[in-house]
Amino acid sequence: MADWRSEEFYEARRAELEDRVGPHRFKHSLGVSETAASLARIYGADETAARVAGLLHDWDKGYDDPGILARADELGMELTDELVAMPRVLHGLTAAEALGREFPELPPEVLAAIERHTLGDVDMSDSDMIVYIADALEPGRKGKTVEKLRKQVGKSNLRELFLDVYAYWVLLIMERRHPMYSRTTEIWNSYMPEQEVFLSEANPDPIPWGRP
Ligand SMILES: Nc1ncnc2c1ncn2[C@@H]1O[C@H](COP(=O)(O)OP(=O)(O)O)[C@@H](O)[C@H]1O
Repeated sequence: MADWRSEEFYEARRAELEDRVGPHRFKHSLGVSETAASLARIYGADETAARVAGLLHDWDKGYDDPGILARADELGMELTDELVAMPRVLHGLTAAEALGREFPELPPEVLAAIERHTLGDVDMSDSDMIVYIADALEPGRKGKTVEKLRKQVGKSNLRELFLDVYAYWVLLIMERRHPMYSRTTEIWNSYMPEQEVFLSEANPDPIPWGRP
């Protein structure tokens, strides 16, 4: 089995990726790989795991909607009806499954970061957050918010930066009038500290927003 940390492994997967996705997506993947490695250096995480997961995160992005559903089916993945109706969010899930089978030397840390790069999850590890952030902030991504978020790298802690990027994506989905994955609220709430506003003592007025 090839050492997944070796340059040889990276170069071989890089060449395969170039055949799997278009030139734009390939460049994006290299950008995510470099950005993830740099974030890992800054935040003291595993740089090689971040670099490899960044390279491979869009491994299955070359499939169209029917193609990605067929891919999930071939892999024997059971999808909820909700996910079947959202084929654009599936490529990370199928990639993690397929890569884990094809390259059993890849550690769970790398596969989880690939799996979670689109929808996020509760209890994201440092590597998961790093790849999620790198996907949004790699040099090919443009826009005022992206520039603002880039300036926070190294200033905000990793969790705050992740939440800023997550919030940015959620807003974009709403602005674009795309459907929202139903677990998004659960995932967001799992990172929220207990909020004072919900914990304050009982309001003497049982209808706190005022009577008509
Ligand atoms: N919580 C969510 N609910 C629904 N769609 C989402 C959610 N998060 C991300 N998406 C969508 O999933 C698609 C793929 O995301 P991703 O792989 O991160 O993007 P990209 O293809 O730009 O790298 C995008 O269209 C994005 O808007």
